[in-house]
Amino acid sequence: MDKKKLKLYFILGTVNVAGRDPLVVLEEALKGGVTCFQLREKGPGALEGEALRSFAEACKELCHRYNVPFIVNDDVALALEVKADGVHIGQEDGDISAVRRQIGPSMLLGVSTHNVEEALAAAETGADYIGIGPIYSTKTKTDTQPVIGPEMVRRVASLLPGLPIVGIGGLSERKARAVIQAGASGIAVISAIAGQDDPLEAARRLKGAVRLSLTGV
Ligand SMILES: Nc1nc(C(F)(F)F)ncc1COP(=O)(O)OP(=O)(O)O
Ligand SMILES: [Mg+2]
Repeated sequence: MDKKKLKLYFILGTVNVAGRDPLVVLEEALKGGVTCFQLREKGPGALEGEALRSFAEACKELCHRYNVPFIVNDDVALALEVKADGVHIGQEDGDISAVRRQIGPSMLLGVSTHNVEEALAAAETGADYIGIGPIYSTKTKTDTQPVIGPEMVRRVASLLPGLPIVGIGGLSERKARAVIQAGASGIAVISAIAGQDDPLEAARRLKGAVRLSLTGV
């Protein structure tokens, strides 16, 4: 996977937009410069069935209008059904090599990791990128592993220099630098964009913070 596509990885589900139109929030984020998008539809009131499928299609169409990869979280069947650009799975979402067999070699496969062992296993089974987190505490995902801080990114990046890494968990404009300097190619956020009054401006500022950190300024 092109590491540049991980600079600002926006993750969204209909439960994260506080009553706003999720497609409007997504387009604002795309205009603000997000470089990758993940549909993460879960929690009370999450879309299902035909409503979920057509929402996923609409998100994919929007992402492709901005030349941004469209990734589906957890739901491999949905990812295949809507011909997503990739799928993202966690440690509890099934066997990584089985998912790779299901999606084939060309679809992107992202894997959540929390320690070096999980990162090595993900790399060995052909993950195109890994998420490492939660870097900081987050209110968005209630069932996270303990907070691990940017240090884990540094350890994994030094062991697997060729594997694209994105940090996730409680990240913001102020907290982006440490993760990038530790070796991540970018940051993944939900509430830092979806929870803001102006998602476009929030995405623009986050992108700027990541860019500055990547140039080592
Ligand atoms: N969704 C995610 N996306 C990323 C990404 F790398 F894309 F930033 N990293 C980590 C997660 C967390 O994934 P998971 O552990 O399966 O929990 P959930 O399915 O609740 O998100
Ligand atoms: Mg998952």
